[in-house]
Amino acid sequence: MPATLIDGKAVAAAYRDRVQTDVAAFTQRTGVTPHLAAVVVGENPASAVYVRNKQRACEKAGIGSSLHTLPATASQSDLLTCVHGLNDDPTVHGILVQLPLPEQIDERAVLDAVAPLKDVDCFHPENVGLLSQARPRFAPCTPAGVMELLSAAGVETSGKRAVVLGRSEIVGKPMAMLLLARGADATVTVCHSRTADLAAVCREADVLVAAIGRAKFLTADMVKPGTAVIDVGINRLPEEEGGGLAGDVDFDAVREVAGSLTPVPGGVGPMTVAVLLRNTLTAAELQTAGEPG
Ligand SMILES: Nc1nc(=O)c2c([nH]1)NC[C@@H]1CN(c3ccc(C(=O)N[C@@H](CCC(=O)O)C(=O)O)cc3)C=[N+]21
Repeated sequence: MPATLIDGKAVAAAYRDRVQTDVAAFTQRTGVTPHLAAVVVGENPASAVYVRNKQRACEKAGIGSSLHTLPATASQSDLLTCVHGLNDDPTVHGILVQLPLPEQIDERAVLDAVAPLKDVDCFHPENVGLLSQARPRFAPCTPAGVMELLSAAGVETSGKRAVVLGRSEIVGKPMAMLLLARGADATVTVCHSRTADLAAVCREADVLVAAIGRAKFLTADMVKPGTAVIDVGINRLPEEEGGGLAGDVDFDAVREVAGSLTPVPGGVGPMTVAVLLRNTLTAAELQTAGEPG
């Protein structure tokens, strides 16, 4: 029996509805409209698409948004000046610096400059530290989205073997933290391109999260029958392969062995945006004086 597909669009829509309700109550109570500022350097067409999706989602949820664009030739200090300005602007609650940044920019230095209370991506070391100590301030958007998809699909993680394929700061590492946390209670293995006998490690998984950034990397022989497979990859295929998007999972083949599977598009991507909205509301709550709740 082929895998059950997990409908990320539907799960994200329901999640965004809850955020919208909570935003309305917050604004009613405080008179404050949560606001997300997106900073984009240069003209990467993929970045433009994501940022537009995020802005549209903000608008629907009752969240204000602004776009701050810098030329591809912007210097480190130009970008830091922009970030500092947003840090100091009390009408801005969340700041997202779209990655990747051009090579003349020190990405880590820029992410470190974002005020921790405005760090809706959860990339600042203070927020990463809080997450690793199981007292998160913000949810890491993509990994938290994955947890929502698992829960919506009724996938049990407690006591199960979870394998995270990929060790990035953005997805792999925080994903492992969430799966390991009390409540999720998985036994977590993080593996990567240098892992010896990678296929055998992946075959141990009851829950397998592919976030390695290579199109169709996870093949059917790497998946134990019945496993829940979450595909975080968003790879643009070359024109000779028809263009379009491919995940990190060889979808057609893995579908025949997995128990459940997320598609690309329509899987993790929409959830990433939905969690970003939740984090923007959380940021506004943290920065607004008065009675909590
Ligand atoms: N500071 C920062 N934070 C990010 O969260 C961040 C980033 N930089 N840089 C780029 C990646 C990528 N990313 C996506 C978000 C939503 C979709 C999304 O909504 N995808 C839809 C549509 C895809 C399409 O058709 O192009 C889907 O998968 O169904 C995709 C990708 C956030 N990122």
